[in-house]
Amino acid sequence: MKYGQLVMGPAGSGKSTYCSVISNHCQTIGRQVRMVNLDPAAEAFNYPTVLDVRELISVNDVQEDEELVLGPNGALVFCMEYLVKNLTWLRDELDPAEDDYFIFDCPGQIELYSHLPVMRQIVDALRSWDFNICSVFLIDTHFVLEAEKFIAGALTALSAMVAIESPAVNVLTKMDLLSERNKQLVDDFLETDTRSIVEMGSEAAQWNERHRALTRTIAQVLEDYSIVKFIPLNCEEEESIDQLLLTIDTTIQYGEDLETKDRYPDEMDPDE
Ligand SMILES: Nc1nc2c(ncn2[C@@H]2O[C@H](COP(=O)(O)OP(=O)(O)OP(=O)(O)O)[C@@H](O)[C@H]2O)c(=O)[nH]1
Repeated sequence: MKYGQLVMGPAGSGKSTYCSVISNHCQTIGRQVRMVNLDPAAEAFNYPTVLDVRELISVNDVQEDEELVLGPNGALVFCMEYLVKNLTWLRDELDPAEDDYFIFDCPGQIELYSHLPVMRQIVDALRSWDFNICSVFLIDTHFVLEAEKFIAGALTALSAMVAIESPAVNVLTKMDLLSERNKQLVDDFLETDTRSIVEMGSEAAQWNERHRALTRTIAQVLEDYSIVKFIPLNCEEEESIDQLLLTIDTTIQYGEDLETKDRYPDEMDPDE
């Protein structure tokens, strides 16, 4: 098998920063990951790539095309659809070998993860090339600091999970920026069942009966199926990065057939 993380999430949620953090972390522990930029609108990022979709097509190219007359959003969708029409380019350029591990930095347009089919088509193609794929869906923690926003964040992640239909790890980013009080609040949310979170929000904000009933029902569904879990990520803490990477590795079954020395080279006794 080959392995891959597709790093998704709304604009500004921290996808490129996450890729850079994981790339640095893996370099430090001597683990090989291959970084791929799949964002045709990317302007700058801070990690070395083995492949960049802008070599095929970029939003700038499309916007400069006088026949197309597309704005930034339309141009991005055009680029992703063009990529899907040229998936053989992606396969040939990736040229994946057995046990290779890729991290794909994806664009931030949320419609790519809800109703447009392109991300799903890319996932399906990767699967057909023997990739074990996991969506790593990032949400800025600042957007889930109240009960109803937390539920909305869970629904956003859920809509991506339904649309993409791949194993998913949902991540709360920018934890390092939170005050102690807000860190505690996020910890409380993560440890509490979704229904109780709704009750907390309902009391604090005095929701009307209709709103309360709707949110309770949504919370009950999330709770009953236990479908959306979040993992907090503090990029300043190695332990937090390690923990997340381990969860993702387990999700895509990476390392089950690898020797420990290949997966955690730094953990090995040099005399062994
Ligand atoms: N302190 C801190 N800042 C972060 C973190 N993640 C992202 N940021 C900042 O948030 C902003 C957006 O981060 P990006 O990594 O560019 O987000 P993105 O999701 O790739 O954005 P798009 O490509 O526009 O979709 C930048 O200013 C980052 O420096 C984090 O974990 N901690």
